[in-house]
Amino acid sequence: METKTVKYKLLDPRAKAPAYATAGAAAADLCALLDEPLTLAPMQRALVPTGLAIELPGPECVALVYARSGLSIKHGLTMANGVGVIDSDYRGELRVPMVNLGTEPYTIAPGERIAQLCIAPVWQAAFVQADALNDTDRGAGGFGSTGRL
Ligand SMILES: O=c1ccn([C@H]2C[C@H](O)[C@@H](COP(=O)(O)OP(=O)(O)OP(=O)(O)O)O2)c(=O)[nH]1
Repeated sequence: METKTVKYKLLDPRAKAPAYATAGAAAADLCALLDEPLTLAPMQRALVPTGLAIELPGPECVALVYARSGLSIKHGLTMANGVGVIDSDYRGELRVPMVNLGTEPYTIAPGERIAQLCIAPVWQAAFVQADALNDTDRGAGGFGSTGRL
């Protein structure tokens, strides 16, 4: 397995280092850095700090922050931005925009695992303007055009 070295800094002594829960995990857990429990009412949003900053090795790497499926399916707690994109030149604190899409308030405990961090390869494209694009069988068909919706 190829690994990439990702430096991290704990911005607070209570912050937790990113950790893979199992040997085959694709993403490392991110934990909430909170002074006290944080209750989100239904549809309420909050930017939850982690106390963690990272240094990706270069622009060929991106860190993607994903929701935890258990929290979302059991409590409706998910990420307000869908997926967080951590740029390779970002050195600030990782923060998780959360939203409670459930019908009940949900209380995030200090130190609770709230999201997961996936390190992935990425390209910066050379965007080239063109008058015509290569044709394909699909063409402009999308949004259920293959009849599977
Ligand atoms: O869930 C997230 C998403 C982003 N970030 C940090 C890292 C990222 O590199 C930076 C900027 O994120 P993004 O580009 O998504 O934000 P923006 O709203 O487009 O602001 P900016 O103008 O700073 O790019 O914020 C997080 O900590 N958590």
